[in-house]
Amino acid sequence: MRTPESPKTLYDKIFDEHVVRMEEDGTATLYIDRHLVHEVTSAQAFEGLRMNNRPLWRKSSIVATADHNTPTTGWEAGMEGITDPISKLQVTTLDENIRQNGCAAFFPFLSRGQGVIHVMGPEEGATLPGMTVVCGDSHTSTHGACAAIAFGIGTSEVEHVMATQTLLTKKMKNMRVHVEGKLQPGVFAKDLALYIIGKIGTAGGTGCAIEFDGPAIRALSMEGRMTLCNMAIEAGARCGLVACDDKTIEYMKGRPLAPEGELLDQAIEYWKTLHSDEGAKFSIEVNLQAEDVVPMVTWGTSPEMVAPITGCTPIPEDQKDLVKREGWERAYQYMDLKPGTPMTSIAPNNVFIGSCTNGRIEDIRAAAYVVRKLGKKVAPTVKQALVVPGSGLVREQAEDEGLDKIFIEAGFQWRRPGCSMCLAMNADRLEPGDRCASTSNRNFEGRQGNKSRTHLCSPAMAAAAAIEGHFVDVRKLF
Ligand SMILES: CC(C)[C@H](C(=O)O)[C@@H](O)C(=O)O
Ligand code: SF4
Repeated sequence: MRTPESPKTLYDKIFDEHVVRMEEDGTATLYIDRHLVHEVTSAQAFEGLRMNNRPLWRKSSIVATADHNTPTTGWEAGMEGITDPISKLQVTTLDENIRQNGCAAFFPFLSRGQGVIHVMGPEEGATLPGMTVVCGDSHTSTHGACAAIAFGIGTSEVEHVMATQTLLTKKMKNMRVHVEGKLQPGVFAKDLALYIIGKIGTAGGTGCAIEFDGPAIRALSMEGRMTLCNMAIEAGARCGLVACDDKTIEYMKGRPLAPEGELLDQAIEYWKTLHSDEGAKFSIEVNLQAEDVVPMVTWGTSPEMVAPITGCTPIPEDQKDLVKREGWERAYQYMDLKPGTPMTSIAPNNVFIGSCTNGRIEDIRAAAYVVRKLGKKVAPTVKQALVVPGSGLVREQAEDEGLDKIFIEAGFQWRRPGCSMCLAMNADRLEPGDRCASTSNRNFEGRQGNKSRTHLCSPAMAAAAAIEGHFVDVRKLF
């Protein structure tokens, strides 16, 4: 006789639907619906298939683009515009591998739809609610905003998925971050993400899938939810999730890879079940109030080294955990900052608006709004201020809205899509000693270039820092 099923979390629901086989020790053979591929972590996997004479198990699961190594200027020069030979090899190798093996959709370097894989994926409807989504990239967590299980995998796992369409994995623990209330004007999903990491630490979500819920999450746009899930990985989790609601369903409709007609109706019936059941058990629960969140900026070399714009950098002596205190001291040295410094007095000489965290249309709009509102040019102390749309389609949309002009007139550089200055893997990088207001997600030593210093923040905050030459409380602008 069937016993009634106990309430399930969203993560458990999707996971259980995809188990092909479960071992006694809890190792699952998990079916993978969508495999996102970029040029950095796929070459070896394709090579492995070739050596073993194995075809792709299901080429229609693959959606690919080149993003990390592609330049954001000089596209007129074509492939020759990639000056670094290793970068160029990675990009041309991806082209060749996709040509030989096939896929559902490919957005190569120089094509209209190219973009950072985690911006382009949802935009194309490659990620749909209820899917299992993997990519050889840690920020695959982003796609959990679409009520999907999405996580990053290593290169050998990339090959395993290509060859078998499955992955050997164990279930993660369930964690819930519940946010009551409403974010104040001028406070964004990025601030909430940094606030959460500030609270729980970069190891707070270790071994977990974090579901974000509550009124403040429901109120976020799909873009905002993606920003939040993107940074779940910086909180130690492997994936972030948000339940499906009307916004999710509306977002999916009409996307190139989304179902249509009767299939869409059937899909929507299923998508509506993609939420945690009443009474579902979570191993860890965190409860927060959205009104407590103010604009946040990191001061150190880890996303948890973060402070509210209304505050100062912390005093190491107040840190009781000696390992953490040592980390702070080292960070102060690297960042060339002193304890007790008001956050508003930190003066970046570079600004980067973009990445898979904050390179979506809403982010570009928020930054443009700030630039227009302040009505001034980029501060003379700022060497360069880059605006890098997350995808070709975001760039087109922004241009249709005239946002590129606002930036260009104010002295920003309006670039082509790509990972750009998020990491020092292409031509966009900082010089030693540079200090950057960056809308990306990682701020460890050297992330944006040798001896570079990164301050993570929202697009509105980065835009304001570009104009004023230092961080400001952007709430007064909204
Ligand atoms: C290059 C890639 C493997 C890497 C990742 O996995 O996240 C990159 O995207 C990053 O953000 O550091
Ligand atoms: S934008 Fe940055 S974080 Fe995102 S995939 Fe590219 S390098 Fe990684």
